[in-house]
Amino acid sequence: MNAFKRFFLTMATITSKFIREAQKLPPLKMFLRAFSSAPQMELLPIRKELGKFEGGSVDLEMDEQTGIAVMTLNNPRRLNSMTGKMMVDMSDRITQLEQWKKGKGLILMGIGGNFCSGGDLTFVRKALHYGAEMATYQHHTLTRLLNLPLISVALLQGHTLGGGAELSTACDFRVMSPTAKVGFVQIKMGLTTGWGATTRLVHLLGRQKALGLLCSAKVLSAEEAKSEGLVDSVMMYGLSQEDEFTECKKWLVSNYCRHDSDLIQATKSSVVYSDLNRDLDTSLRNEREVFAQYWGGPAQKAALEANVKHNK
Ligand SMILES: C[C@@H](C(=O)O)C(=O)SCCNC(=O)CCNC(=O)[C@H](O)C(C)(C)COP(=O)(O)OP(=O)(O)OC[C@H]1O[C@@H](n2cnc3c(N)ncnc32)[C@H](O)[C@@H]1OP(=O)(O)O
Repeated sequence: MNAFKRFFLTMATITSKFIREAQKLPPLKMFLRAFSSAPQMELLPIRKELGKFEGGSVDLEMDEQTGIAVMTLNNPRRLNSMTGKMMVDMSDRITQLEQWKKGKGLILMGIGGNFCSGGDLTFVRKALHYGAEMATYQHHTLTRLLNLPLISVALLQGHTLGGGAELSTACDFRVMSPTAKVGFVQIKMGLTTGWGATTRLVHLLGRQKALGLLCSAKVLSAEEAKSEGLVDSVMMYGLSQEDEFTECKKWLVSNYCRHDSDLIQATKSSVVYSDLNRDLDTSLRNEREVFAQYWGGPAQKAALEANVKHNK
């Protein structure tokens, strides 16, 4: 056998071994689906109990044309603070979004110019025996929100306090109205975070900033929130609530949702997978698997044909 043939055979063996290895991996989407829905059964009794605390709703609009969904907290008389029923609603809306194949982005906002002023204190007062269960339910729901295969942004207008601030950290990004306020005021309410924000803040900002925000309970202006790194963009002054929504949507679409929904979902899912594992080998193996699905596919071929230049 000549050297060329030997080289060719060695490469073929390595390649087929790589493919066999790759085929043994659990499919990424199956893994994420299993993660997102596995403990649902255990949560059914909590869901039933929370559903009894009526008031407000969480609504969802999904635009098939643009691939952008808007999830709205709707309890305006109480500044969109969350009741038990709203927690159940939110979980159901997230189930809808988990199944949305054509989706690209999600805006989470409150109706009437406020994001969310935390737990609805009327509900909180009636549910004082139910903290551990509520936190379990909210952890599950907000982890699913964070892990949606969509690019999510919270639009912070008016008040974002306590549980509302926690909720905002379960989105990928935060855009804030210049006159809005945000604060992790739990410590002032005799609480630590119940909806997972400590974990997410440490991850997002590092332990020192997280500790500072949580222990000071400081209510931050938009500029302060931006300089802490909590907020990604502050809108210009003088816009109406509706115009702020339009600007937020433009920000999301022009920055992160211009490309194909399949690729956006694959990219977000890979980021989530990597984050869940925090294990370089597993993460890289997964990255290869996703990469291999697209290499040589129609999108790559179209880009090659279009002779895309990245300096224009
Ligand atoms: C569950 C826990 C957790 O993290 O686990 C938490 O969320 S701790 C954080 C819980 N959230 C809070 O503690 C916020 C408490 N609320 C406030 O600090 C204040 O309302 C502000 C949010 C600063 C807004 O003051 P502002 O003077 O602009 O309006 P306001 O006080 O007249 O509020 C308008 C109406 O909304 C109600 N309202 C506001 N926030 C509420 C809440 N979280 N639960 C139930 N009702 C609430 C007020 O009682 C009032 O109803 P009436 O017109 O009927 O009087």
